Amino acid sequence: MKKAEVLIESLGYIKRFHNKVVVIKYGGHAMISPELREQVISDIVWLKYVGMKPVIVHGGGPEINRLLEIKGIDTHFIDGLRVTTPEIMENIEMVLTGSVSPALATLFNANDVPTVSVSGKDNKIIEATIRSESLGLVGQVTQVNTAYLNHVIEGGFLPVISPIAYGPDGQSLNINSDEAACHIARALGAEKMILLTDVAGVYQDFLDPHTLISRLTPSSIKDAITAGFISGGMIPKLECCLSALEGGVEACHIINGTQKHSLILELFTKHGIGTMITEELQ
Ligand SMILES: Nc1ncnc2c1ncn2[C@@H]1O[C@H](COP(=O)(O)OP(=O)(O)O)[C@@H](O)[C@H]1O
Ligand SMILES: CC(=O)N[C@@H](CCC(=O)OP(=O)(O)O)C(=O)O
Repeated sequence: MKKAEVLIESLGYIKRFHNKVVVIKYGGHAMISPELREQVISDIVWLKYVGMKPVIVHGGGPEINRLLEIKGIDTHFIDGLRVTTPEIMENIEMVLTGSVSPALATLFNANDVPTVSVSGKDNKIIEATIRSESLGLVGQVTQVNTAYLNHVIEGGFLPVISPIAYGPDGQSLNINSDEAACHIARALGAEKMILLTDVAGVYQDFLDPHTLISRLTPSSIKDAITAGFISGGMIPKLECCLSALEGGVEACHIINGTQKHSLILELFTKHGIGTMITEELQ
């Protein structure tokens, strides 16, 4: 009976999300082990087979760090963004577009989900300008061109996109993957944007695991940032969510990609498992 109840509970959500675009940012920390990857992939395969239209924007920060370390190339971040020299950019493309993207696509294809991996630079999917001189080849997104992506999605394929942009002179620019996901979600008119990370969601007090906040609105986010409850990498993540909501995305979710089946638990159960952010409390 329990199993039947779970399936019945999910039916309302399956109907609601049928044919809807869901942009999933799959970050580096949630993809470090093959077991973790398999489990996230199987949830996304499930979403696809119940009729949703997932779009994957992936990260790969830890993988980039590993390659740079092997090559003895120093790397550092300013406000969460990697200072990107031409040499580092070359290595980033090698890791993200050359390795992570096709490896994810292979896993989906192995699960009978027809998948294409593309660089955000291909077909000028993501266009950007240089963000600041001090960051080097880091892009600030100016436009997302959806024609190709819509073609892929409507053709029934799953796009896996690496966060690289086409710069003003045709050069490759490095984009933070949360930011890339946000701009793609806005441009595609996505129903949802889901950020998979390595914490359960947003905590009132990050040091107290009992304080996970399951629902947030833009005004409560601004209050929490002002009050100093939120810091580090969570601030730009929430700013991306605010921007996605402003751009018409119905709901953003921050969930733990390292927790088994967090994606389907968040989307297809009443209470979810992470933090959901919407314009009004739901
Ligand atoms: N209130 C908070 N709730 C949750 N995480 C927080 C909070 N304040 C700061 N953080 C930090 O934000 C981090 C998530 O951002 P980040 O490390 O950039 O994630 P990712 O690498 O997955 O993109 C958490 O691991 C945590 O250290
Ligand atoms: C500008 C910038 O910092 N870009 C990121 C792109 C990869 C990324 O965002 O990966 P995660 O999601 O795994 O962190 C970087 O170079 O690491």
